[in-house]
Amino acid sequence: MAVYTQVPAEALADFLGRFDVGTLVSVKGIAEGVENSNYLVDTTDNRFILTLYEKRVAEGDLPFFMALLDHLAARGNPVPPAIPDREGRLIHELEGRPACLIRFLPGVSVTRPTPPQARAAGRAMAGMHAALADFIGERPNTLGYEAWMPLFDRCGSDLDTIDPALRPVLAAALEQVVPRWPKGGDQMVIHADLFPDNVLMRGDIVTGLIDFYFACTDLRLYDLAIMHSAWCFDPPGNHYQADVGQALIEGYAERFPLSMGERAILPTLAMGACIRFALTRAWDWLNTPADALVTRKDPRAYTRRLAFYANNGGQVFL
Ligand SMILES: Nc1ncnc2c1ncn2[C@@H]1O[C@H](COP(=O)(O)OP(=O)(O)OP(=O)(O)O)[C@@H](O)[C@H]1O
Ligand SMILES: N[C@@H](CCO)C(=O)O
Repeated sequence: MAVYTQVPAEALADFLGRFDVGTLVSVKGIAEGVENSNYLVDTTDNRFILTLYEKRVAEGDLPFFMALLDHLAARGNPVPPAIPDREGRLIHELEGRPACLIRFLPGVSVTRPTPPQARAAGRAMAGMHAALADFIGERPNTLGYEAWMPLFDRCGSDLDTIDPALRPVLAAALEQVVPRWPKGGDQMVIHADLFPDNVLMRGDIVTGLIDFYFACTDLRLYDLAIMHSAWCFDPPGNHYQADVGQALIEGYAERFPLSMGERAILPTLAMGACIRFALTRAWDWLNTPADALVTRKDPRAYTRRLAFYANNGGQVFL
């Protein structure tokens, strides 16, 4: 998360007055993340996360996200539902932005996952997929494979200001991956951003799955490919951690065994994940407001992963 919209203490105290959550004790902006504005809020009763939805989250999608969190929480998944106000409303407006008060979950996100942590996280994703089998909501993936080329074009030659190698590398990958993207397949609602920073853990136990604001209808295995690309490399993307990768896949496959056909498409899906995150990181790099409390993420960490999957994808998922 990040802080793009400042919330004065008086406005927050008024806002909390709509809920049965006690009164404001303290509030702190959370610097992690890049998408929405987030605050850690302590009241006389409890601790909460206050999220103000920014740029990429459409207000009209919020009911879908809230229904998704309720569905998962009701089936025992460790996700944080939004807190209703006294009139039962979940979605509010604060400082001109859509806003929700969200249950705080314990745990910390790991930056260098160990194999046992990756195994537990793979299991947690499988548990989430199993629980979503009967979820009836749908949301198209606005950052799916059809959106990549237009986003690449919108970044245009500005990409060269980040690194002159970015444009040719991404152009070649788009040409390779987009025509091969599997059409149809096992589609369902997926998380689509289950990075280590969106999984809270205590030791090797998963205590929270958070940040569902990219959740969408897409290939189930694309969710696993996104997770693999995010969990199984050192943060700069220079080194693949084979033991972490193996544990992640095994943890997931306990519930959803992978067929040979599925293993064969995973390299393409993983390359697609790398294109998606390299492009959105590049776009954000070029368009982040100078005054936002946010740490920009390097798109090249994803072109390095892309090169790895292009060269080794076949072996990694066998
Ligand atoms: N429900 C929660 N309980 C506890 N901590 C939370 C909760 N939601 C968010 N956080 C904390 O806030 C941080 C940022 O949250 P989050 O990843 O949702 O932000 P974002 O801007 O959407 O980020 P991203 O760049 O991953 O899309 C998390 O790393 C976590 O520490
Ligand atoms: N998890 C993403 C941010 C959300 O698009 C990244 O690290 O680039």
